[in-house]
Amino acid sequence: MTTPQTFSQDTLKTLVGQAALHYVEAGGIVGVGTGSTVNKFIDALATMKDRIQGAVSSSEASTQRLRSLGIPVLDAAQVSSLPVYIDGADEIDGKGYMIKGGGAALTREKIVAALAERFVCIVDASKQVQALGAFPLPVEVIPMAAAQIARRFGQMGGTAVLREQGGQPLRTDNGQHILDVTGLRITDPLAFESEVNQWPGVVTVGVFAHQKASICLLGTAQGVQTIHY
Ligand SMILES: O=C[C@H](O)[C@H](O)[C@H](O)COP(=O)(O)O
Repeated sequence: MTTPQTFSQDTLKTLVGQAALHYVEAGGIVGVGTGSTVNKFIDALATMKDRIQGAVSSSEASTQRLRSLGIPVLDAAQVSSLPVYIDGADEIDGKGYMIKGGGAALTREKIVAALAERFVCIVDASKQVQALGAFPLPVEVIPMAAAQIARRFGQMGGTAVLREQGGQPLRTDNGQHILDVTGLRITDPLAFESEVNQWPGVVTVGVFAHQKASICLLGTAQGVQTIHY
């Protein structure tokens, strides 16, 4: 019997970040997400920077980290498809549906993920859930629509709060605002994503069901588990 080891959450992030290198094609371009787990992947990617063409990035923060490590960053508009997109998540369920956007990068993440043939999600085991919705759902909105959209979530039984940074409404890389919505029961992620996407002023909803994970690299006490969906 294998005795489970005690890994810190930070170590689990490092392990899944390193494991994701396996999915990066030599000579290719890789889609890169955003967040503390992806930062571990970017650090690992630097070890093979001479064997890839470069990366398409999902945020200013990831772009800065990639460039600081000497990894070329290509514009998403220059790329028609990517073999793989590697990103973290705030929650992932048993079908590979996710909540994302805790780091406010959800819109560009969805855009880059949509270019990719495969979405490899890298998370520690704390992100694995039975059903989405315990994590406050991030929704990027056009500022003038924020109050209207918050009322719509209220009608669904949710509570939407405008995300702040330094006492001011947070501005995303796209110059928009984020609502964080609690109290939702997301029983049908595909239908929920489609519905909220249609509301005027919604830029991106942080449910990733249409761009779900193909593979999850899950950091656990037993090591990295690979889950295919
Ligand atoms: O906007 C941020 C992203 O969706 C992140 O991938 C997500 O919040 C997970 O981040 P972390 O790896 O820091 O938990």
